[in-house]
Amino acid sequence: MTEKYSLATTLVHAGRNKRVTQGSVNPVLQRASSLVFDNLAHKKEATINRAKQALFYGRRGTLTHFALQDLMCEMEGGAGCYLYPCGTAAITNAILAFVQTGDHILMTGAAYEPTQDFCNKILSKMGISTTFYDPLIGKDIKALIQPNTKILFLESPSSLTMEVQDVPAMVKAAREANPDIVIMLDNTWAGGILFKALEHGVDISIQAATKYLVGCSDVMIGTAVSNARCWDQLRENSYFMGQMVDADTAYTTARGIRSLAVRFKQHTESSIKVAKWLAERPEVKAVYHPALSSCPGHEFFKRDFTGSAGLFSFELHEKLSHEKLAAFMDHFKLFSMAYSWGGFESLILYNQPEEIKKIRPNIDRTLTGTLIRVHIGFEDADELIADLEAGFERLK
Ligand SMILES: Cc1ncc(COP(=O)(O)O)c(CNNC(=O)CNC(=O)c2ccccc2[N+](=O)[O-])c1O
Repeated sequence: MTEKYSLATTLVHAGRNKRVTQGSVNPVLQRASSLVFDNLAHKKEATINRAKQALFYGRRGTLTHFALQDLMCEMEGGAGCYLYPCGTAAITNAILAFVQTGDHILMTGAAYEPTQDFCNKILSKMGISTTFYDPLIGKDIKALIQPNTKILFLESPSSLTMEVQDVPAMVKAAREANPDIVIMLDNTWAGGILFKALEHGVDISIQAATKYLVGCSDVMIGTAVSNARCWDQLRENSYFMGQMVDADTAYTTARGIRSLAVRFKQHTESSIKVAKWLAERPEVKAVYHPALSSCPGHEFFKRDFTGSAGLFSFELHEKLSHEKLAAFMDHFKLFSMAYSWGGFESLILYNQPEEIKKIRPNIDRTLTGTLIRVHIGFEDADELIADLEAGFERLK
């Protein structure tokens, strides 16, 4: 696509040029390790263009991968998109592409737990230091930038406690301190569309496409969409690390993205309805849904986001005993207890205050009650509310 269309039209038409579809509506499913060269001239041309969507070797991608990469770049406004076997691989390899021993990175202290583990257990072994910052630090991030700081990593909203970061202010402050710093954002909650990271000056927008892009909880994949400044380094370092996905995963992910905007409309409507109902419940101390004023950083959500996902959390007044937790969690009819989120189904998980504190020692906002995280899927919102109401009844 060359013209600049709306998001709705882009999600239907991007990544469907004749080369990748061969006349079908969807891209062809081209499974390959070997890709055959017609002659020496063809092999030479493919080698020269192996990083520019030439059919060269399975690890560089096939027409199916190119279709997804084009779709991602049009959707997020990037120069290139790298595909990884999961979101965690996208995060870790994006970071690894820009650091070496002796460097320092800034990481939000409310990041997804395995992201923090990577910093503490892998980067530290490589002599790369991490400062975990408060996600609501805003422009004061400038004071944490050291001469050897190579990356500012954001995740907004945060995992579990949902803080929305003031990305424009942080980007401005970081660039003033070090124009060459690489700014990355875990943009999974926004699906790359509810928050346009690259338009706000972020260099690399990362997603656990496992969640909303796939939308059916049956495929694991990660994406990193980069601007032109960082694309060559991200692509070649990720390739050196052997990062790739198979053609079937790429095909299924592109297929999921076609309905992304429509699905988000339903997630927005249902999750806000459920969140507003929870806010009125006597058992609930606070609801951390970015669209509600009770969520830290809500003002930035209102300013920078164009809609809401289905994932949010709420804190109870009470820290539930194990028995009460089991009584609450074990008998839902519509909510399932499972890791991950972003599919059509509704999910529920919990964390106790001490568990949250343990994984974010650098943040002084302390929870006192049990934190319940829900993903609101496409079930009827009133029936989801009735299921939650029955859960509260089990606590009496
Ligand atoms: C914001 C964000 N960013 C990246 C990833 C990783 O994606 P992947 O699962 O495709 O690797 C995720 C994965 N999300 N998964 C969950 O929230 C469910 N919990 C976990 O996966 C999990 C698993 C083991 C240990 C700790 C956690 N955790 O969430 O803290 C994410 O939420």
